[in-house]
Amino acid sequence: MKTIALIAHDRKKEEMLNFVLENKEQLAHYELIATATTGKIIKENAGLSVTTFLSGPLGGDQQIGSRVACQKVDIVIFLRDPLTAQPHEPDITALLRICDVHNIPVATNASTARLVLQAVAKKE
Ligand SMILES: O=C(CO)COP(=O)(O)O
Repeated sequence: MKTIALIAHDRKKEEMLNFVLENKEQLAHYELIATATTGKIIKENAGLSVTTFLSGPLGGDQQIGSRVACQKVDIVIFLRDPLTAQPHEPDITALLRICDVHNIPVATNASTARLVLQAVAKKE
């Protein structure tokens, strides 16, 4: 089963929830992992099963990055807020870097995330 990581900064959480609701049927077939707050919002509002890690500022991006490094994540959907400085910017950069190191698809906006899910659906 494919594992998809879902992560969204605070001003992108509504967009993430809309994306998840839009693609709920497809996402229900995958193992979902997320940072704490993003995962909580998805569980509560979309009713999907999500394994949560720490919140991003507390190390959640690094936890997900370690799973990417261990080849345990197939797709990362990370709706970043490009307009707000984040206290854990180094962790965010590290997660994006490790995705590139391991050639793991990483979508940093909802349009790319939709294209990635469509591509995966076509292959199945
Ligand atoms: O900060 C984050 C990603 O960098 C996301 O963390 P939360 O999902 O806990 O808000």
